[in-house]
Amino acid sequence: MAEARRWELGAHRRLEKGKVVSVVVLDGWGEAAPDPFNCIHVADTPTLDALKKGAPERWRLIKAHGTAVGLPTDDDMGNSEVGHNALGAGQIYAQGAKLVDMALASGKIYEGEGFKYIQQSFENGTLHLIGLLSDGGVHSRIDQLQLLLKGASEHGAKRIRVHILTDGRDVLDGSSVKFVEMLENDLAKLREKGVDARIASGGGRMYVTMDRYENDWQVVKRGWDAQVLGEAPHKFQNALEAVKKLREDPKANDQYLPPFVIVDERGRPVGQIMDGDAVVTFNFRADRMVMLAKALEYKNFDKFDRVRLPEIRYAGMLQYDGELKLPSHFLVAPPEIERTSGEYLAHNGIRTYACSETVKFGHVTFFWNGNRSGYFNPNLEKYEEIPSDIGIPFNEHPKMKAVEVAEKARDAILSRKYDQVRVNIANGDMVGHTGDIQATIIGCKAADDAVKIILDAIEQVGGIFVVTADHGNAEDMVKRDKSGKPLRDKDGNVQPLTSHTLNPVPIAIGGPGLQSGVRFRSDLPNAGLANVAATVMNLHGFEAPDHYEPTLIEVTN
Ligand SMILES: O=C(O)[C@@H](CO)OP(=O)(O)O
Ligand SMILES: [Mn+2]
Ligand SMILES: [Mn+2]
Repeated sequence: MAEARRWELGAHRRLEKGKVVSVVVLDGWGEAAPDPFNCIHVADTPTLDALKKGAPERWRLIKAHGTAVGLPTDDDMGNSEVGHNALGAGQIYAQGAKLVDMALASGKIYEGEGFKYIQQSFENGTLHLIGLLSDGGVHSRIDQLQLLLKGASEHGAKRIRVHILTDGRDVLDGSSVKFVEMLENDLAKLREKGVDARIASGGGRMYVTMDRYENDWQVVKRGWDAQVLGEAPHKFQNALEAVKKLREDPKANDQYLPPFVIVDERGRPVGQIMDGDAVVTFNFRADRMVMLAKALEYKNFDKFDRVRLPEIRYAGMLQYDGELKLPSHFLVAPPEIERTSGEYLAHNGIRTYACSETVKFGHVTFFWNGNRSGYFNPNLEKYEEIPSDIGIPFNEHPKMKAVEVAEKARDAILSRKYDQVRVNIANGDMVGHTGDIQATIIGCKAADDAVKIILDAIEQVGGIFVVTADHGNAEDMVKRDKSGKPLRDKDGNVQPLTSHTLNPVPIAIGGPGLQSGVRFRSDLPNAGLANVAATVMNLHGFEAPDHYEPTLIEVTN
């Protein structure tokens, strides 16, 4: 029973305490067969290549997608949230996507406090639904939106406005058109039933609303202006036309579409958010909705001029931050990720330093700690953020801040003030999402350079390293047919794959502090990211708690 569990960890029978352990998470770094569209393979990555030579004793693959990380099915690609949750928590939890599926299927979503709360606005107000429109399943899913639209109308919503964010990151670029068509179809059906339902505004996810970790509040402001104030540089009478027209710009893509509002024949916005309305942000994933949640919920707010703060009833699909209790109303209770390795290690005196650049900062802190902000023990932990580049797509500067993050980690290791030094290196993922193959190759090389800096520091202090990844991305950059051949259009061009993948990820251990005889077990062929936490605890000299997924290592002599 959870209550009976103690925080104190037993000493490992064979492994010593007191080694510096560096945990490096390469974001978006999966394993796939050599291929011209495998940017990790094409890039010059001597450090990672050398680690692979340690197979099978000190290098292996682990699962990073689907049910291994708590997603609904094994067709679900991995992502940073569930990946870092699993890495940090050492246990597999049913994740937001699955919890929402279950609440919708059982109808319990409509009986919960959150829905009852927003329902009070249905009589006299509009229900606004804001979120990512695709079937990517990383932040949201269109089938969940469809069910929610139907359910809300059956439970009294008379006027509904959807504020869409086009994707092109978890799904192919250009698929926004198809998803808008699907949604328009559903809304038309609702209108036939007498519900006044329309799309009210939109924009590309990376340019409108879905910033994260407070990298650039202007992104949220653009969304606010369109969604709340009904103001945007582009105005259209319907969303399909909007998306098609805006995509005509040769530089346009779904991720970065400019904001637009839908207006009536007289040019008036059809769906501003007004006093008395209800708002639901229908993404289940937190990181890219928390900033909007703050703007919608906080009375005191100085990140941008909201101009008008409507008095609304607001609920998140989930509660996005359990520590901040944000938003205070939500439709589905989030997974309660408990007893994470960070919390255990803090109780056992381990001093931790975590670092990443802004765009991944919450990954090695908030997600790692089970969607919890802040420190477990401020005397033992230090989290440091390197500001990310702002306002450019990452293919324009594919090296990102990899070296800067690695140098921080190096200094933390050499300072001997920390037992664990944990970083996320973002390039494979962030540049991979742009679909730019040349840039991704440069990004992968930069990530390899960063790992070298960290491993050199570990060498100097006699420490141990664990190098792994949270899910695939850069190792497969092209849309393929069923047999795995790149799909080409009639002009012979391939369609870049901007999304994550279903591939496994590598994990390597080593360093002078790793006792001889430590090697990966051979009896866990299906191990996944959740097995890493117990492994890391062992490397710190502790036995892992028995409710954790088993350790990947054994000591043979
Ligand atoms: O950028 C993001 O939000 C996701 C993809 O939707 O990537 P990651 O899970 O790696 O953060
Ligand atoms: Mn990631
Ligand atoms: Mn990603």
